[in-house]
Amino acid sequence: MASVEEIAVFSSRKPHAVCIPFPVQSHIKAMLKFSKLLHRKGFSITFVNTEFNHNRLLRSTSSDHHHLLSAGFSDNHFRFETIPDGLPPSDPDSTQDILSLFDSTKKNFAAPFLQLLTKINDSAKEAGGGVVSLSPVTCLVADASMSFAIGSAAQQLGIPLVMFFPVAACTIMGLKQFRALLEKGILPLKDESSLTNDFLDTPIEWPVQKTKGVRLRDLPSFWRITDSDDFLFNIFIEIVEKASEASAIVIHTFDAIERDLLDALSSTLPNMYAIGPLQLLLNRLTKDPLEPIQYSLWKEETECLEWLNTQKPNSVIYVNFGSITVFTPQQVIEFGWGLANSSHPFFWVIRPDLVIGESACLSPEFLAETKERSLIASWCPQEDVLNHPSIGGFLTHCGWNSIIESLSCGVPMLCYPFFGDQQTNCRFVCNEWDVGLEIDNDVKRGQVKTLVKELMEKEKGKKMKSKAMEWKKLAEEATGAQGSSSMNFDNLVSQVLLPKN
Ligand SMILES: O=c1ccn([C@@H]2O[C@H](COP(=O)(O)OP(=O)(O)O[C@H]3O[C@H](CO)[C@@H](O)[C@H](O)[C@H]3O)[C@@H](O)[C@H]2O)c(=O)[nH]1
Repeated sequence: MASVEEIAVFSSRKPHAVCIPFPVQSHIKAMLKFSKLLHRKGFSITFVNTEFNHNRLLRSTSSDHHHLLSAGFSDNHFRFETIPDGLPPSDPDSTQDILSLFDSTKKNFAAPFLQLLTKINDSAKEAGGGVVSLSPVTCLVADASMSFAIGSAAQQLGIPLVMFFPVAACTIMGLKQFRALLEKGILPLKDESSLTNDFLDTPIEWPVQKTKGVRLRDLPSFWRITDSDDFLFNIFIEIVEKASEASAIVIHTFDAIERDLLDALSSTLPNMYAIGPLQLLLNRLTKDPLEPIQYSLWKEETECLEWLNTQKPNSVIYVNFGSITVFTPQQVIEFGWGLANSSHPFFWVIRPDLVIGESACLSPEFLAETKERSLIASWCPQEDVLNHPSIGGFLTHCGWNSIIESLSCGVPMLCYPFFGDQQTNCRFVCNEWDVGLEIDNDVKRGQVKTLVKELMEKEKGKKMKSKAMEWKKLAEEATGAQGSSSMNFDNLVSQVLLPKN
């Protein structure tokens, strides 16, 4: 419990946003960034983690900064609270099972979350009568994937709810096509044998003329169902349909890159704000007292930056498949030899839980062959890496955060989409934004080698690099003082989040 003195630090006049991410690494990182931006606009922030993830965040953060991650109130007006996730114990350093997380957030989060809000509001009341206190909660910012748990709480308290989508607009548009596929009888599939290349190449009716040509294979992978009651398929239909009930929708993107999609979405999601790239907005803040609050649930191995300092400009291929994707040992071996045979230096992040079954699948021959021009780590400060001048390309699984970070740094990509929105992001990276080349699902070392060389040496790669630099410039403009993302953020705050009285 906070002491009266601590409570007294909070000004009762501050608006108070409670922010809750979907409990996985990438969503926590994006929501933390968004919360820091709100904080700079004068909001008190309570950031809600699951106990499991908060323990991970504490373990990966230097103990010098633990006070910033506490539930205690401080001058910073930025505090953390935790709620249980309702899941059985699992490896404390691994991403939890995604299906179980969706199931549990739907079933188990609403009650403890509402209790937490009540506790905050009660302590605000108790400390009233002249004592300056933690202000009552004035708005909720919830990950769109948490809408089931949070929507009713916002209604009960009668406060605005912002639904935060840490994905691209193209993904939201993709999810919006699911119901039509059911209605047209394309889904559910008779069986998985329907998933042939010919079938996957079927073009779909895509509502945006400028980006037409989208095929079934490019939709977020949750459509690949044989049962119309499929849990995740229905969850995603509900998420996009429920979004229109929120006071506002925030999409982590920027107008210049997805303008047509955003225009098309705005007909059904009128209170929509494209705000991103979040890191570029944060870069504009000076003297940020929250800077030491970092985002990684694994400890970052910062020594990689020293290694990158020893490499030539634009020479290194950076390889990272995010926080959820898992590989078979064979896939790792094919990527490894493809990289080795390309003769380019590479920096490869292999999470401790990346490979199914065994961890040491890289052979002594491979390590001997590449030791002069490679570095392997388990987790890194990705944005510092992407910003490093030695990085020439990024081999990615196409998670949205990785894509928007790569675009912000002007780095072209090799794409190996795995599941979820990654197929959709890959389509847009390669076919619409012209900054990527796709690796076949059945990865082979020969193709990896060819595409690495294409990206790092050939004319096509040079064109992609210059296109990536154009997107970087547009992203910087969007986050400049008069840029679209900055204006959208200001409008969100003044039109939706600040209490009207
Ligand atoms: O060594 C690393 C590896 C990753 N990251 C960060 O972790 C995040 C990874 O996010 P993302 O690229 O989106 O990948 P996933 O972790 O796989 O994210 C999940 O969530 C995303 C947002 O919904 C989806 O787009 C993805 O498909 C889904 O797998 C990024 O911010 C990275 O900067 C690091 O800081 N260090």
